[in-house]
Amino acid sequence: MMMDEIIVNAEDQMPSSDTFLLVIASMEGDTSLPVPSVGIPEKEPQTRPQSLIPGLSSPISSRQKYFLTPAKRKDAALLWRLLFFCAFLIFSFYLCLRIWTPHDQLVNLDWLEVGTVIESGSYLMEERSSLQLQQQIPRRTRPLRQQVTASNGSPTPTRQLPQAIIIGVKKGGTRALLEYIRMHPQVRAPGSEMHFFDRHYERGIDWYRNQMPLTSGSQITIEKTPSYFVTRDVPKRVYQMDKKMKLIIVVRDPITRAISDYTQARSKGRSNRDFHEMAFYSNGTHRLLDTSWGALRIGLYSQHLDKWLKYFPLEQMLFVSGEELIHNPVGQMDKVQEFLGLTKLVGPQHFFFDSKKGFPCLKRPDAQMRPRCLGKSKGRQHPHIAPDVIAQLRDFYKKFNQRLYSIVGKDFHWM
Ligand SMILES: Nc1ncnc2c1ncn2[C@@H]1O[C@H](COP(=O)(O)OS(=O)(=O)O)[C@@H](OP(=O)(O)O)[C@H]1O
Repeated sequence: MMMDEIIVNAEDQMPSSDTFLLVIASMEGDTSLPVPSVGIPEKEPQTRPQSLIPGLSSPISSRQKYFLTPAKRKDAALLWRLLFFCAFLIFSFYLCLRIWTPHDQLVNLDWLEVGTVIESGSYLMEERSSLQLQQQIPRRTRPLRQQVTASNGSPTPTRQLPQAIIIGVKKGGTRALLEYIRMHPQVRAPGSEMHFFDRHYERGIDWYRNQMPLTSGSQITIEKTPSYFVTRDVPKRVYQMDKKMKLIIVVRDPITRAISDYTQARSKGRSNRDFHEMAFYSNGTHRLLDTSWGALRIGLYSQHLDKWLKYFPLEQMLFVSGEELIHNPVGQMDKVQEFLGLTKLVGPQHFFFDSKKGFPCLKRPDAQMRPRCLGKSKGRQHPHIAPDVIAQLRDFYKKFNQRLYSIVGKDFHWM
């Protein structure tokens, strides 16, 4: 019988996929394909294929009938193994979550929360280190839970609006401060900047709350977005949300801050002009400062502060020295913890000075955890700025700095 006959025969008898496979296999000369029973006269069900395709003489088992070619069978087996392996991985991951997550966090741990658990890439590690820190709280001071002003007091983890915000200043050392305070077992913070009050305000307060990590019991939530300090509408918006909000401002010599800002812009390819070209313009006879340049304008701290003081009293603000944060992180952390009403648990044992980086880095309470320095974008090498440029900037900032000192009641020694 010829190929055409096979096709005609098969079509007469309700073609099946087996029939087509057979046809294709015949065309390709594949003799390994099991012969289908479709289209074979009932009286001699097992013999017909022998005459059709040489080499296919063995009777067709029901197993052969329904399964694919050996090559395809191999693929299918591989796929099954892969599926099984994935299922195993997912199950192991879930098991690890349940083992490593602190008990009080387990209450609400479902698959929807897994995304949150992974946020910032280090939730579990931080929770564990937090727990270890918590165990260091002397029994005497355990009622600490009541000391934290805005705790939700609930054993079930929930997302809370922040009770404190690091509002600035950009390039002041805000990331370092946030990472330091996050070592505290009672502090939770989102890893990235929220920009709610300046960029995403229209998304609403529920969106903002949903960005926050889960907090339980006595934990407080903190976020940091340094652009808040200099954005016009932000003080009012924060006030409308919570007039008791605690505000933390890391201030740094405005000249170093401007250079740091400029260095960042250059490293991101946002500027290819020299610092002095950005900072000055000429009116023909004199070199004047271009105060419309953001890098300089942000450093007018007292002016920005005035806008905040319209809504918040000074007592609700803490000014952290960016310089001291580098040279004496423990001293600054003492102040921050006191300001937040937290027991002083973040202390000298958590810091070491990394001479290669030139900045303090964090030691983890768990000896197995690697010490952690901030990333490469923090602590960049600054370009050399000519002394006359520095002198002119110094002169410019002098009165603004003095005003800041008198408002805050602290000399930051920038002059
Ligand atoms: N421990 C530690 N490690 C690294 N860097 C440290 C640290 N403490 C403070 N700083 C200083 O922080 C500067 C960056 O400030 P910010 O984190 O506020 O920058 S940003 O506004 O979030 O971009 C950064 O500025 P640059 O030195 O210009 O990179 C640092 O000087």
